[in-house]
Amino acid sequence: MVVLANPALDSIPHIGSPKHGARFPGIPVVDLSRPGAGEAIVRACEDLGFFKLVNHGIPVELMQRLEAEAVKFFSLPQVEKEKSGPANPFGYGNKRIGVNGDVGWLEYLLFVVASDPLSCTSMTACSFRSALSEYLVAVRKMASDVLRSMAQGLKIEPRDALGKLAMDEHSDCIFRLNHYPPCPPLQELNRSLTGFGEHTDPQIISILRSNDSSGLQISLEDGSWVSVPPDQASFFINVGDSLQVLTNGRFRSVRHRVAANSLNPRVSMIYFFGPPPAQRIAPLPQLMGEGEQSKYKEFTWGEYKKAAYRSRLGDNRLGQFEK
Ligand SMILES: C=C1C[C@]23C[C@@]1(O)CC[C@H]2[C@@]12CC[C@H](O)[C@@](C)(C(=O)O1)[C@H]2[C@@H]3C(=O)O
Ligand SMILES: O=C(O)CCC(=O)C(=O)O
Ligand SMILES: [Fe+2]
Repeated sequence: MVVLANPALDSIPHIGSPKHGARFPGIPVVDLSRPGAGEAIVRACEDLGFFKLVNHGIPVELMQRLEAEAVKFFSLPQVEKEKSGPANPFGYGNKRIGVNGDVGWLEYLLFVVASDPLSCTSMTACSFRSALSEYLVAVRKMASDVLRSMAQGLKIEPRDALGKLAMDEHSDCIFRLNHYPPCPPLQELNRSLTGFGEHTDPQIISILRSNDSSGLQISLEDGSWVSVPPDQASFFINVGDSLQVLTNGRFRSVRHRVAANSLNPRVSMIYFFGPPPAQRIAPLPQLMGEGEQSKYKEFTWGEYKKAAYRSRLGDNRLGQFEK
């Protein structure tokens, strides 16, 4: 990443300091190995749309191997990294997020999961390829367990009702590696800078793992922001817009953002589980009470994604689909 002189920091928006809501009890932690996991997942998705997952069965070494490969890539000379860009939307991106003018203090790699994820890059390292494919296989299996547990907590049959949307062979899944370099001038300036601006994820769920550097914040229902303490051995799960619709608004698509860190680099990896493009996104009939109406207009994932990619990061993308 090209380090900017101070004046250029002005092109990236500031971020306010998060305030812990007086009654905020902390980020819910779900132990996937416990019998009550399904109910705990449902509670967290209703309250915050966000939870931390422990005892998920994925060895931390696998996460660290991919993290080390990402660090290796982001340490390459700028000209080498640019060979995998610009992100349009896939490939290497530097400060620009999407194509509609959003910027943040980060660089990233964005891949399609199906077929060959690295085909949009100039990367040839076998070690990167093998760490990435092992990680994707493991997280996909874990996501399927989480969605099954969620269905059990929601008391819906079949238990793979959610999983089959995200795990279909035509599912539109993407993967992102974000690198937020330290930004030392922030210390002197005594201000906070946007790493990744506030937004909701459009997909069903997003599964995030980061190194031990802070920065991630989520928004509570009252609009206040709270910091998420990092934990490199755990995963953080976000409810996305599509899952909010599938549950007719019972689950909350969580607004989140990342603040740049003045001292430590943050590296995050996020697997976004989207449904197949032709999939209709509407409340699951199994979840609708008698006479309950959908709160949303009918749309397919392909239609939603098209609209999402025309929007700015912080827009309320579901707004135009609300009845
Ligand atoms: C500004 C944008 C970036 C984004 C596409 C969009 O037009 C609006 C949604 C953004 C988002 C947020 C979650 C994921 O990081 C992402 C890959 C996605 O699916 O939707 C990004 C998009 C992106 O970075 O291209
Ligand atoms: O990097 C992070 O921790 C979160 C990034 C994010 O929300 C995203 O890429 O959609
Ligand atoms: Fe996100």
